[in-house]
Amino acid sequence: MTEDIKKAVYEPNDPRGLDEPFLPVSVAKQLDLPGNHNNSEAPLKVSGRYITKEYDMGTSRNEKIQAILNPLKSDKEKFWGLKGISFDVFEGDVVGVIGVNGSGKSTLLNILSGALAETSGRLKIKGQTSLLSVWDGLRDNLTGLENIRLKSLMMGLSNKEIDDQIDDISDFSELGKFIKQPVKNYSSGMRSKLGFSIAVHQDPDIMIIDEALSVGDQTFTRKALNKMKEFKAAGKTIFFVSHALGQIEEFTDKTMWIQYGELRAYGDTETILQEYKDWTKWYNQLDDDVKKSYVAARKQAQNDFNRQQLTERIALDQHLTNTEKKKIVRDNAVGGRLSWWNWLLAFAGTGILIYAVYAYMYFGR
Ligand SMILES: Nc1ncnc2c1ncn2[C@@H]1O[C@H](COP(=O)(O)OP(=O)(O)OP(=O)(O)O)[C@@H](O)[C@H]1O
Repeated sequence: MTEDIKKAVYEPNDPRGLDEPFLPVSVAKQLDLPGNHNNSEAPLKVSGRYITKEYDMGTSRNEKIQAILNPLKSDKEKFWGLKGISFDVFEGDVVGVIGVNGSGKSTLLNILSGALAETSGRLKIKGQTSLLSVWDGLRDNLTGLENIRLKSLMMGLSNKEIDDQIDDISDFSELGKFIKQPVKNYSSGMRSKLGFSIAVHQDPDIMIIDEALSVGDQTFTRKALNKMKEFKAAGKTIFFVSHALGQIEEFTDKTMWIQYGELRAYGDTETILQEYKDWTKWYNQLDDDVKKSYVAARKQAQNDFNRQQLTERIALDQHLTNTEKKKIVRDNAVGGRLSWWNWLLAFAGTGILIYAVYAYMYFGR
């Protein structure tokens, strides 16, 4: 990127400027972002420190084999969907998650729900989470009713409990006769209705809602928002991803703004929405080629990101003890949650297995 474009894309009200795209927790605290403080003295429900997600971009067979043979040293192209996100969420918080397409919102929510493993970082969740996403969680070949049973069983409900509430779930979904049809025949709005109805009847501690309300019709969305308000009144913790800023404003108290794999801002919804709107306005007035360069530079930074950069940032964090820092850094260094011992055991186990197969083939007949 040339210096001219660099200057042009220097963002307004951004204390970090273009060359400091990462906001470590320590800086967030110095900036006094309200989302980092527990105003209500409520117990901590979800705590994330330097959560990363590294995606493999290589898809050729050679690249896959190389990665399996040498997982610590692969030349495969990487893409960091999350570059070390830190946040605290307290009981009863209703947290909106906003950001442009591809910024990492679904990645974060899938990690929170357990549907996706983080690459590294420290994540503590107190309670049972339930992910509601239009795009997964439902089995295409099963009918709506069968999906209700399956998901309820997976959540630990007994057959009696399922029988007691299956009609309520079905009624709430407003799917009528379609409830007996395979889900593969559903529109995205119908999937959303079914998924939402199942999730709200499971009464989870922590609800994670990923764009599920953006595809339904308006009357259902209103009904769903009212249901969520009941959850909010009951003190549940809710994460709510939406591109509909009106819904975020109406329903959430705090908002996380995720931008190209980073937590750009986290605080009270009113403040963060205003910052996001200011940024969007600023971005929209850029020339097309400057927009392209801006996005390309940030995507490139997601390609180029590495564990060393993360380690340097963790070292600067004044809010972690040395022991905590060491633990997070050690996890990063070996690629995710696996420690050196885990890797060693995995290799030893594989070696013994291969030896046993060979021994059987040559001596066992
Ligand atoms: N399995 C994958 N392999 C490689 N890259 C991926 C994978 N899943 C997501 N990504 C990339 O990670 C980034 C974050 O994706 P994610 O779906 O979390 O974004 P998002 O903020 O939810 O986007 P949207 O608003 O469009 O739903 C994107 O650039 C995406 O292309």
